[in-house]
Amino acid sequence: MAAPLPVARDTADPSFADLLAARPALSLHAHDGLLLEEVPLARIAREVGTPTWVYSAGTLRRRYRALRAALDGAGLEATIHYAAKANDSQAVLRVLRAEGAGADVVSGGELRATMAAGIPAAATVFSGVGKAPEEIRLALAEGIFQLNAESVEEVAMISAIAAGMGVRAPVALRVNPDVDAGTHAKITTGKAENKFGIAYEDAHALYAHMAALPGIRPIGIATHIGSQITAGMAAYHAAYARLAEMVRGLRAAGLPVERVDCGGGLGIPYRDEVAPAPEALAGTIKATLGGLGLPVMLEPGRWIAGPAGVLLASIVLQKQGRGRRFLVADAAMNDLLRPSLYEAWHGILPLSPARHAAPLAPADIVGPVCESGDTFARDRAMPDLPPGEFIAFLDAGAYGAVMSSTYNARPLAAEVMVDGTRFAVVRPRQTHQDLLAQQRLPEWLAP
Ligand SMILES: Cc1ncc(COP(=O)(O)O)c(C=O)c1O
Ligand SMILES: N[C@@H](CCCC[NH3+])C(=O)O
Repeated sequence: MAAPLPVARDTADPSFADLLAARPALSLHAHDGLLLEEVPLARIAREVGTPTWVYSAGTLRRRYRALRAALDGAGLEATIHYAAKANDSQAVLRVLRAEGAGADVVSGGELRATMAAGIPAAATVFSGVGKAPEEIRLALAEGIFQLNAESVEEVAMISAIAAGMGVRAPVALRVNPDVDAGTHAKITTGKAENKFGIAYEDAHALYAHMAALPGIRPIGIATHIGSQITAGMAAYHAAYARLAEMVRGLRAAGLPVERVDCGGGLGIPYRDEVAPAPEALAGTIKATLGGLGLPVMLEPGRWIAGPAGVLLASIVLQKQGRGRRFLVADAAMNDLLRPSLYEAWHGILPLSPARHAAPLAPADIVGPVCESGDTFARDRAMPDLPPGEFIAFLDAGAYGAVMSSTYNARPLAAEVMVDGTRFAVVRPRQTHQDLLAQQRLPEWLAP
């Protein structure tokens, strides 16, 4: 494979070769083009159409096992509760279930999805700042492993519901440690100004209060300081050190603490970020919470699922504007929202090997939706890509399909799972008829 030609770039983006080298499940084949595991992505694009999400079972397994090995290697007694919000596809959940994953859910819908995939409620933690009474009831009826409560009001609600059901709810208190995880403002959660968790200063008193309530069995404390954390371990260290101090205080007051939930948030390199390895996280947990002799929990989402997915798209047309070249794809912000919502950077690779060796020039890669924000990348070094050419958006396995909408009456894209040499459509593309069929009209709006 010839290296892409050097071009004057407005940014120091990684080259196609760099992007490929950092993603072990992807490779470029001289004849078949870009492969995910052993399946040519162009074959999927041709047979299933575009836009289509494609997930790699092998990557999900490899990453789950790497995390498991890091925790075991640090000598931690730890359970992994995959954050289903990152990707709640039944296919993804089943691959992870087969690896032994528990779940972290934030809604009744996610709880039903993880249970349908075979992850028992008894291995599931239910987080979230506004669990509805029927969601709390569902979780308790199914025998949830842990409810993470976030406020005095919620604690009262859970206690009343549980007492009414004649049970004691296993509740961990989500503490807001007021640390800055250095992530995008829209996805940081552990600062005092964020809506999440109970203020550190108030947590001890609330925990003591929980122990006195009829419907609550206090089982521990939890935190989650943000998502896509790449700025090293300092924020994690500060947060977990505060949790450890709190556990000591609770124990000194004679209150029972069974476990500590360390949350998720471990970042991945989308562009050229240096993301901490799971060993670093395991080491930080060991250094801060290890001395307590308690089991710990982890709620990773992105780290497991992000690198396991790509979004396939076709070029609709190349449009030469005044001084700007636009590559208009058939995927849009309704499919992959992250660039529009967080100015997130995703690698974009042509599937054709010839395009990897072609001259590059800056282009804006956009979708067809009627919003200027429907822009995936600006001034990206891209080859000439005529209509019908396929591209892949990288690292789209987490917070991709789950954040899709049908804005502009665009049906939800198909989902495909690849495993070695085989692949299967695990969610067919929605049709225009599907969109219409979901609507109901009263008689007085009949034609
Ligand atoms: C409580 C909780 N746990 C886990 C996660 C998963 O985060 P991530 O995908 O960054 O690992 C989130 C999302 O930020 C969360 O809010
Ligand atoms: N959806 C966000 C992350 C939010 C994490 C959930 N609390 C993203 O795409 O990066």
